[in-house]
Amino acid sequence: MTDLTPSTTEQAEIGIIGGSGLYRLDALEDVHEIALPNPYGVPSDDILVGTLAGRRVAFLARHGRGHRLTPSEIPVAANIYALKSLGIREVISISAVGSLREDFAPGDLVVPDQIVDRTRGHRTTSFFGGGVVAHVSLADPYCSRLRPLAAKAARQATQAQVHDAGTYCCMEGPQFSTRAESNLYRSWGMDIIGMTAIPEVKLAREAELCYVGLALVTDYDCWRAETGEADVTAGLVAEVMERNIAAAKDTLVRLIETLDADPVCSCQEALSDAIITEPSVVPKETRVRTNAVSGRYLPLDVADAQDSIAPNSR
Ligand SMILES: CSC[C@H]1O[C@H](OP(=O)(O)O)[C@H](O)[C@@H]1O
Ligand SMILES: Nc1ncnc2[nH]cnc12
Repeated sequence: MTDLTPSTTEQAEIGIIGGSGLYRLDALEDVHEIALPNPYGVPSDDILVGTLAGRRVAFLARHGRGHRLTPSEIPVAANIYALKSLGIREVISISAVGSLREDFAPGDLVVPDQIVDRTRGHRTTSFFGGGVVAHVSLADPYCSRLRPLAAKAARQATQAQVHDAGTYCCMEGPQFSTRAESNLYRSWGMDIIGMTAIPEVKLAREAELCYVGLALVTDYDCWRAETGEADVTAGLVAEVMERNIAAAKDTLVRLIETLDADPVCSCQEALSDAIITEPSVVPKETRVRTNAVSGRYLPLDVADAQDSIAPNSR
């Protein structure tokens, strides 16, 4: 069997996941490109580790460079596992989204605080299973510490409207919504729509990473046709992203400048009371598979674990 254990001496502090329209960061300096296949698969692309605003940053193009992967094909677990293996503790995720409300206009930036999962259940949404069960809290799926910092950085970077909060509706795609679906999501009180934040946000929490989203509004989906607004198309998304990508990059730099070198956050303790399985019954191969994510709770040395690790302790 191929050994998929990630092996690199490269380390980074902050992960950036670039979505539609953001496939590389030219401002990264001293860049190393690393392939990091791991027990959860092969990431969307090689990871670019470099320096940005004085910090070691790992950049990953979510859909791969050239935009090769549909939202359903993105190997999210492999992506998050690879970033975690590099030592990162915070993830900044950039996305294009449609707006489901009048006052979130194309060109605006949203820092979502909530999410509703409308994907179809075919994506890998947990690192656990195979003899270990964990239930992390997702009550606040995005990092409450990073969100205000991101909103502040966005306000400094752009004249555009910045919304501090919003509920992201994550649909499966790759087709855009029907008008009936778009109106249904609006009636449910959702604010923005995209196809990729699930399971990223869930897996980041399981990996004890702080996760913040920077969502760039590119369109009004298809609910506003009566006003003469064009229905969303991939071309429209690409065009609006191109116009706003400089503001997103500037926001990234300003946000990174404000991040602590040694962040303390409850996201980074998310598993401390989540693993319900008695450590002594967790199979060795499961410990090995999940090691980068839960190794601090399920050390590889089973004999030690049996004797000394109480459930839910570190
Ligand atoms: C290119 S239009 C639809 C596409 O754009 C968004 O991707 P991302 O979140 O990676 O910026 C949306 O979720 C769809 O995948
Ligand atoms: N209207 C929309 N629906 C789903 N994903 C999107 N990404 C950008 N605009 C979108």
